[in-house]
Amino acid sequence: MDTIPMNPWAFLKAKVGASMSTGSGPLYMGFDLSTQQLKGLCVDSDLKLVYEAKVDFDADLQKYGIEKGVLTNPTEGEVFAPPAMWLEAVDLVLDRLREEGLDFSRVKGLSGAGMQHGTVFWSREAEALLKALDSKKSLVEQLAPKGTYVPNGAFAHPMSPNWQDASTQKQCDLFDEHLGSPQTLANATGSKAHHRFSGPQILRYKTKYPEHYEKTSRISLVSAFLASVFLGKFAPMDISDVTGMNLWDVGKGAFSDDLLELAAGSKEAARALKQKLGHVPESGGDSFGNISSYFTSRYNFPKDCQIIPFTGDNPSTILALPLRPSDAMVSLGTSTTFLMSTPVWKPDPAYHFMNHPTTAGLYMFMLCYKNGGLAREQIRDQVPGTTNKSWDSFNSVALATPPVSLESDSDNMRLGLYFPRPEIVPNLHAGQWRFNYSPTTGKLTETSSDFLSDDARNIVESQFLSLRLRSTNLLKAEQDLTTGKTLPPQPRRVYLVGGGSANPAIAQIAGEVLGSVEGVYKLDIGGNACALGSAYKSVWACERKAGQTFEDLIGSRWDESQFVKKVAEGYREGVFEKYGVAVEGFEKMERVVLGEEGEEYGKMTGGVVFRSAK
Ligand SMILES: Nc1ncnc2c1ncn2[C@@H]1O[C@H](COP(=O)(O)OP(=O)(O)O)[C@@H](O)[C@H]1O
Ligand SMILES: O=C(CO)[C@@H](O)[C@H](O)COP(=O)(O)O
Repeated sequence: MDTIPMNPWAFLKAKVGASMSTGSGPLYMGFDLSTQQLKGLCVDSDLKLVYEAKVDFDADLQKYGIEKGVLTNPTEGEVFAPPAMWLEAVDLVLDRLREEGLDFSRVKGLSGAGMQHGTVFWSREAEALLKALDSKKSLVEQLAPKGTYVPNGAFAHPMSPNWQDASTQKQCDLFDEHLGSPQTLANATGSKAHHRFSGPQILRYKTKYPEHYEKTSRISLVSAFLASVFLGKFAPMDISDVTGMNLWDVGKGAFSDDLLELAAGSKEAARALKQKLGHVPESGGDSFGNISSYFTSRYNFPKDCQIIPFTGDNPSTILALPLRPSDAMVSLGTSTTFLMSTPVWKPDPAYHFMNHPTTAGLYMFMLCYKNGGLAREQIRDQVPGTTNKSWDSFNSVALATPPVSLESDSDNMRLGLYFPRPEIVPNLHAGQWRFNYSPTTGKLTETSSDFLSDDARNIVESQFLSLRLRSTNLLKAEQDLTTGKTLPPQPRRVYLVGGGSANPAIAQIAGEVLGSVEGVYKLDIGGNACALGSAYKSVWACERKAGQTFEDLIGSRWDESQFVKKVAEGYREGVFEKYGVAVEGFEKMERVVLGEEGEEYGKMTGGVVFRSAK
């Protein structure tokens, strides 16, 4: 296990230093515009990481008044961020890459990812401004000259609703009802209605800011926003990211006229909205064209550097390795997301199905939790001995605590829900709950939710128990590689990515709860799977032979021994089964909490079908 360096970026610089100043072959860039950072990196044709830099919004751009990358309006459940800040981050991250020694003239292709569901509202002047950028001035001073206070420059609205926003319950109810039920909406679009999805967000924006909506010439997802900046004109939305909107009919491969009408208010307004959303190309790999002259003049990118479709952060993450249908990825970023690539289209209101970003006929299965990294940090900071945001005390306590705090078989399991922010899975307001669960009688007893050091282990278990509960239906029985014995349904491998993947205690608990026949792995090629996935997409788009799939090209250049590292064991007989019993208690606990909160059951569970209604 690597020790975690004080400054992982300095570590990385040292690690890749040898290849940084040498070489003249083509390079490919990937970006990740996520909640808290903009990361940019470069790989060569052999998929090796050669340069990497990041801008941390809280540390570098505090002047925007953000905390953990966002602004909030708690009375209305709003969470949003200023696109002006992201523009400033683009120039900053490129400056940092140049300081690292990157010769931009070698960059032949560039792609990226944006946090999913966020929408950017461009003004009528936007495209002209994008086309006329002066390389001697910064992006922000040209596109948002008056900062973030009023609609100005390229923006009809100064803020972009963030994926953590919870202000659209009313709009979600309308979306869930519009095609009949949450299930019919999921059948059409891959998901039931979600607060953060662009359809409900656009409906609310149009109602709350009618004048801004009127002035909006184009609505981009965050990914297409970033692509537009590099392209110097509006870039289309991506075929995978568009399935995170509650507006795209996956079967028809087109925007749903019914849902556009709901979001826009009338048939005529729906036609106008469709124009604002733009055309969505079928392929995720066909270049949008050459990079804007702003970047050729200011950074010396070659004129023919290709802009490859930018996608969502989660679709991009699954491109960071040749993921098999039986493998699972868990992204431990600000959000926790569970991702699988699958040929089976099996939509359900309990989770998301999205188009695969590169390969027609494949889909991405996803679960997404709002209470991921920040909820774990909150517990970490209460663990005695924690200083300077170090995870050491948290990890020692987590590993010293037995699974679900069960000291003996006659004891009670300690289960909890840790939601400092309103949660998506299940749809529940912020709160903390703790229960004792008797595995022998099946009885649940609520206990105090005051902090106990057991919470260090229990919060990680809680997050992984929820993933296990909701992903079991997609998994199949596996064979033990050494004994040939048939094992219960579980992933073949679990890959951990995102900031939390550096944590060995979390990796161990992930393996214990989720199982996995081959064990738990993390990418050993740098901190950012999402930006890496985008860089690999650029390599594929620019270097593929006619008809060559992403999986084929990346699989043929993939160096397993250098790129991934086993970080924990997976399936352990006895422990996995113990967590199987805990899943039953966890399922009951959610029902109790959702019931007690007095909301209509189906709505509060997000339509989750609990398999064993005990
Ligand atoms: N060693 C660690 N152990 C656990 N969590 C960590 C560790 N290092 C970073 N993190 C978590 O990673 C999160 C950031 O992950 P990252 O993938 O960079 O976020 P995002 O893409 O959402 O901006 C932080 O909220 C932090 O809690
Ligand atoms: O809403 C989702 C996915 O549905 C989130 O995963 C966002 O896409 C942001 O992710 P991170 O900032 O945690 O990377």
